[in-house]
Amino acid sequence: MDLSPASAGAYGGKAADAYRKALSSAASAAAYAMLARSMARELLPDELRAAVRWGASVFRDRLGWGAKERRTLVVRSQTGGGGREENLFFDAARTYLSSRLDLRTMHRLGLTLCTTRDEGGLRSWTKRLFIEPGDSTVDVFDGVQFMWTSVEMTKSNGGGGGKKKSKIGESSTGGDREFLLSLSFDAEHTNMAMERYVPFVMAAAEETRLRERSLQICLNEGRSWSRLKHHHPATFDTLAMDPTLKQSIIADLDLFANRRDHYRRIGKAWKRGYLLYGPPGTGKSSLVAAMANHLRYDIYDLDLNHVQSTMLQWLLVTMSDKSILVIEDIDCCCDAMSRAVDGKESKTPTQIGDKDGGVSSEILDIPPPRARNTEITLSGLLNFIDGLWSTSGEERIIVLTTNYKERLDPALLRPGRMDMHIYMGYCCWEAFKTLARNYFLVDDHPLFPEIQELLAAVQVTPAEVSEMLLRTGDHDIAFRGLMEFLKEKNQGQSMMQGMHEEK
Ligand SMILES: Nc1ncnc2c1ncn2[C@@H]1O[C@H](COP(=O)(O)OP(=O)(O)OP(=O)(O)O)[C@@H](O)[C@H]1O
Repeated sequence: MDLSPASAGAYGGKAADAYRKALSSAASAAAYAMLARSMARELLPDELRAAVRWGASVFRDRLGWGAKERRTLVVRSQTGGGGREENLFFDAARTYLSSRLDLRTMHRLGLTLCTTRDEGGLRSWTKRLFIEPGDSTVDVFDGVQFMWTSVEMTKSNGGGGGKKKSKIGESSTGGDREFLLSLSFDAEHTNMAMERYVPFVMAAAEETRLRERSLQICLNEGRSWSRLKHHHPATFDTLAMDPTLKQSIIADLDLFANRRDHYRRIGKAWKRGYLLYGPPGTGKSSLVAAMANHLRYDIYDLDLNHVQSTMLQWLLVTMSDKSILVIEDIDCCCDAMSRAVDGKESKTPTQIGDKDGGVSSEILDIPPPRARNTEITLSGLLNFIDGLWSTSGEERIIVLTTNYKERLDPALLRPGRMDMHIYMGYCCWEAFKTLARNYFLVDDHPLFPEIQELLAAVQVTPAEVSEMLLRTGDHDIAFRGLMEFLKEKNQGQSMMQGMHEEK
């Protein structure tokens, strides 16, 4: 090899020339590409450009061109072959993308407004964003880019009633068009796409669907459930109760709802039981509504007084997943009460009155009101709940309510049966502040110190306080009225207390 300076100079000159030529051809190639791209942008309709882009990506993938090998999944709106069924993944992908699309980062988006009617005939609106045919968006999942492109295809009839052919990008004035989505990603992520991304999109879409749909309250009617739209506005924000207890309930619900794998791993049915107890009007039903609104679960309000045991089984197994089964006043519903009647310490509301001279229903051998449903026994109910109900569905909550926890059969109270026992008590100061905020958007008032003092002394339910606050739209008048009411109640309760002590 000649390494002299002269020959090195000559060699360097040739190399520089070659480099310059290469640069200028690369520059002109890039310029041509840019020109072609801008001409295409000017001349070709969006739909055709997207189809070309999509076709090119499929072609490139087939030939293995490009820096990285790519894969493309084509998601049609309907299933192929002879059948013409809706493709569930197409719907899921559109729903998922709708929640991800952002007009601040995309030049244009499609917008639709759909109206749906529930079984009660009530109408609700749903807004959907979607990628217009010809546009793409990139979704990043676990650091991997997934490119979604929307494509519109026009189908032309192949004639003779045969199979339809599809012509991508053909301009169409309506009728026989099909929209599809293409999902492309680097080939090295194929497993992740199929095993994790696709299920993730399905699950996220399902979550959106559940969030957007209206909740239902189902009431048992014979062997079936009649469904109504559930509109109860109670939420944990509006619920007046001890803030620490409230937070612990929310945390418990969230933990439960996110523990599918945990329940599978430990081999336990994915269910949770709450026993709500406390005086009437302290918010037990409101808490159930707040739970349903928080988790977006339907409520199944089971009235055991209208159920026979043969029906009970059917009713329980026909409940949907992600739902709350509520049995109110469980002490009055089945033989829990009749067993309690046998025990000396347990009294029905009538019997409490009887203590002061009335005639006991025990003596007359008359069943207390609503006490006996001869068909349903507590053990039968618990067996159904622990057995069939637990295994016939997932993500279910059971809530039992009672005003008299002390009357419940120990079988209901034993550990493991109801996971959380929640006492809904009289209106405390924190609870009152929530109600004042709910009703008047007020956080402070000159009468508050006096009201706080009275609440510490008086047993008043949140329902009673709510009732006082609801009487007027003027918060000064409402707080004054409440104060007078609390003073009167305080006097009454002190008098009763005195009489009780004298006895
Ligand atoms: N803790 C609370 N927070 C907010 N509002 C409440 C609360 N408790 C009661 N209320 C008000 O009182 C009304 C009745 O309350 P709710 O039906 O929830 O009480 P409950 O304890 O279920 O009564 P019952 O034992 O008689 O069924 C509610 O509609 C609501 O307006």
